[in-house]
Amino acid sequence: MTQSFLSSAAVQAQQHLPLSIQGLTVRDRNQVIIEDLWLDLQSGQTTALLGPNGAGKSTLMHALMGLVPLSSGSASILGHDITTSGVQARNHTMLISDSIGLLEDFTALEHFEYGQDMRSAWDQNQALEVAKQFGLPLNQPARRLSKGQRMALRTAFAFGAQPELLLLDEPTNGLDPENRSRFLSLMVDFVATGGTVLIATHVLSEIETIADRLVIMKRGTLLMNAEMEELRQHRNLLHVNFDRELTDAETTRLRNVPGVYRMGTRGRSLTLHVRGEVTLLTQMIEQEFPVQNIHIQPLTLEQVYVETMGGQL
Ligand SMILES: Nc1ncnc2c1ncn2[C@@H]1O[C@H](COP(=O)(O)OP(=O)(O)OP(=O)(O)O)[C@@H](O)[C@H]1O
Repeated sequence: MTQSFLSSAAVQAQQHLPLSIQGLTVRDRNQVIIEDLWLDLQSGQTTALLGPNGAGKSTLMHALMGLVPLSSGSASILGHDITTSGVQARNHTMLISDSIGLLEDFTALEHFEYGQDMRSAWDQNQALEVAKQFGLPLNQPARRLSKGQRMALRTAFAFGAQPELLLLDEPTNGLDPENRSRFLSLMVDFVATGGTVLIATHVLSEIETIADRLVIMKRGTLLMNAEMEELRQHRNLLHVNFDRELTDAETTRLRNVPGVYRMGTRGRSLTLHVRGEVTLLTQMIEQEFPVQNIHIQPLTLEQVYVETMGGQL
């Protein structure tokens, strides 16, 4: 009895996640573009979606918006299946991407009027406020807007629609540094009020401080899905200076310490890449080796990314 109650509660919780992706697969003829992808997003979080060109990030977002058919698997947005209840699912979702077309003869204001007709939950003040923040001309047809202004229009439109889930595909493309920073502040405020963001970007510095979760894709599959906090605490570089050069035996001993997965040496200095708890390891090194000083440095997002992709820094 208890068991069945718990499992139905778990199913209900799953159904109301802002986004739940289960085994999503997209094929184009014989080519697999996304393969068996599983991912849950939590409300009030920003998830960074990273991966090399052609990894499948845009295809994933297009699939979630119903622009690309799923070959198998499923996904739901706030409990609405994107295939069988697509309209309800996308009522809560907006995609900001330069792949999303504009009504080229319509001005920003006319786009907003269109939004008012299309969306029952449209918030005109919000659309106008975001447009104002970006300095967007309201009365020029979209075809006469610059690349950055077009992105600002998509952003203002997306916020007018009052989404609960924002899918962002390189959303700061074309924005100048000030508008880039405004865009990121908007994201932070959106998430702080319970919104959920999935952002694909190659600009790691943009998301280093705002992402709660990091997801890395390569060739259509997930390579990593981790909390940023966990990465910060559990992926560190230890820079150690010794009183003298270590012997080969000492170096080998350090290399084999549990948690150390890479090591670089230069004279009396050594850099250890450490996964997991770092305090006990530091104490052990201080006790057993002729240490002058140790400096602990969390891996940057770029270092985590490059390591995950199998590269060297
Ligand atoms: N319209 C399309 N028709 C056929 N294949 C496509 C189409 N769009 C993308 N692809 C293929 O799907 C794969 C994934 O492309 P996608 O654009 O999703 O990658 P991405 O991770 O967003 O890359 P980028 O970082 O360059 O934006 C690539 O192999 C690409 O060639």
